Amino acid sequence: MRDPTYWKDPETFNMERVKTDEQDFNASRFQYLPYGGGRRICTGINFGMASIEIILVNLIYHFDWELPGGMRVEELDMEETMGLALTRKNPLYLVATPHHKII
Ligand code: HEM
Repeated sequence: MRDPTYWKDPETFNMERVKTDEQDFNASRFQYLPYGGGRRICTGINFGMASIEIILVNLIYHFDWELPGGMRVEELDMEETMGLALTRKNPLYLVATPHHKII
C-alpha cells in the first residue's frame, strides 16, 4: 500500500488523497488492501468501515485532543512494528478534554 507505482509520495501522510479517485477501498485495483482483496476479500468491509468511522467521529466530536506536556507534533514518535497489521512500536499518549458534559 506504499508502492510508488500506484501512490504519489506514498510515505507522506496526506489525508487529501482519500478525496481523489486514488482511493480503492474495495481493492479492485489492489492498491489499498486493509481488507485484503480478490475472492477472499473481507466480507465485513462495510461493517468495518462504518465501525471505525463512528468510533473516530465520536472521539473527535466529544473531546479536544492534545499531546502531553506541550509536546510538539514533530516530536511524536511514529516508529512502527513489523507484522501483518501496522501498529505503533510505542503507545500514543494524548490528553483528552471533553467538549461538554458527558452523561
Ligand atoms: C476494521 C475491521 C476489519 C479489517 C481491517 C478486516 C480485515 C480483513 C482481512 C485483511 C481479511 C483477509 C482478506 C483476504 O484474505 O484477502 C479479512 C477476512 C475476513 N473478514 Fe475481516 N476485517 C475487518 C472486520 C471484519 C468484520 C466486522 C467482519 C464480520 C462481521 C469480518 C469478516 C471477515 C471474514 C468472514 C473474512 C474471511 C473472508 C474469506 O476468507 O472469504 N471482518 N478481514
